Amino acid sequence: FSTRNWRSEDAKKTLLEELRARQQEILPFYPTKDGDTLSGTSAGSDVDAVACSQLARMQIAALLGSGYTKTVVQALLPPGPSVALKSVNHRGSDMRQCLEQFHDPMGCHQLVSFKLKKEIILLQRLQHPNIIKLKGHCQDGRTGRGITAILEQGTPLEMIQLLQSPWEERFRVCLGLVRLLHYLSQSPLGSVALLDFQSRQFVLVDGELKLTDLDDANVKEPTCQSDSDCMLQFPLRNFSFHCSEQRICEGMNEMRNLYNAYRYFFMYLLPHQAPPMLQPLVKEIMNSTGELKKGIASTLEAFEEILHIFKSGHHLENLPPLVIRDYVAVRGVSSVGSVNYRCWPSYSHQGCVLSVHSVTEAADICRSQPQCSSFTVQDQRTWTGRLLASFQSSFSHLVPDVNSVVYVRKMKASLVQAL
Ligand SMILES: Nc1ncnc2c1ncn2[C@@H]1O[C@H](COP(=O)(O)OP(=O)(O)OP(=O)(O)O)[C@@H](O)[C@H]1O
Repeated sequence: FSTRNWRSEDAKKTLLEELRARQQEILPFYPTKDGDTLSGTSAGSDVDAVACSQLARMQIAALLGSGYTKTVVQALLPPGPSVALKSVNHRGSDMRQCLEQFHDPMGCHQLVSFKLKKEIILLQRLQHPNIIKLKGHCQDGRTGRGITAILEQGTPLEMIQLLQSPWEERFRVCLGLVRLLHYLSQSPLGSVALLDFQSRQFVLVDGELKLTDLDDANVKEPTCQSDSDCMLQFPLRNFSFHCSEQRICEGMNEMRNLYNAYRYFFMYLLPHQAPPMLQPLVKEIMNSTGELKKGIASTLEAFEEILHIFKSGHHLENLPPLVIRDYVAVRGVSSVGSVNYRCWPSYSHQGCVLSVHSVTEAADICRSQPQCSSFTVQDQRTWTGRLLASFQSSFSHLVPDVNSVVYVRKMKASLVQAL
């Protein structure tokens, strides 16, 4: 470390102690015994891997986000997809606080870098579809400065935007989170708790939730002397756990994650506009997670059951089967350009685009909307395999399209023949 800026021997000692503590903290995550420094690598034989030598040729295109510790930028490396580069945020609170205390830029850089190192190691050890993919990492070996993680790029998870999206997409985010928490509860490193659990720790990649901020992950269950040490405290609720013979608060990491998932995600995203027949199952999940009556394994089962029913369309068995008789199918055309009306929450801001299990469900929706006189079933599908249907109030602009079918309400159908 630079000795230039040492204000006192005490400060020097404290910073050294801090550095050692951070080093100790990450040592257990290394797969091998020699938990030395991270050397620059790409992600093994992975086809998505990006080598450090490619870093210099990358073009920084945009700032994707920054937090207390790290900054993330978008980097272009044609012809491949753009990637996210994560490095130490020199203007972040972590760095500022360290500089105020120790006045040593290089020492502070090293100290803050440990958080990114920890994250890189955890990303190497914890691999799951709902954890951001590490494509490579680089470090200037000479100085130990300039550590960079090369990650798949996502978009920040905007809660307000999600609240306005269809239930199917909101359910997807919650399901992804539950699958992730189930994995973390029995990960190769043990049960992992996410201490900082807010929407900004996650990004979306093609609609799928992915954890990107792992520096506050805790891989050890809390230790205890008695049950009274095993209290999970939240602003509005407390939960107590058992102190095991091994003197650990058993299952507390898992339950901490689950309750956080309930209060930051399920509460806002899950119940609102759930399909009527699925509401009792959703309510059960809300009750069991809000009261921590069940663990993550049972919660995952409940989510997968909802997914299964939703995909199979079993929740629509009460639909009037003959409702489709009120419509005439006009094949090979699309009503793009017809007068659309808006509905909420729609897959398109321009009109009323909803996902449906079948043409019968689309017909039932059209029947329930006074403005609807026709609907077009496209060949596009959502992540669950449901069809996208676009609902219109007029069908005056039919254009040839082999991939779609327009269904026109019968009382209006005679007009179509005239077109
Ligand atoms: N792979 C990624 N793709 C796109 N944006 C990302 C990616 N990873 C992180 N971000 C954005 O960058 C921000 C900062 O990243 P990160 O959360 O890792 O930093 P941090 O300093 O630990 O943040 P915090 O202060 O919230 O703990 C995130 O909130 C997120 O919006």
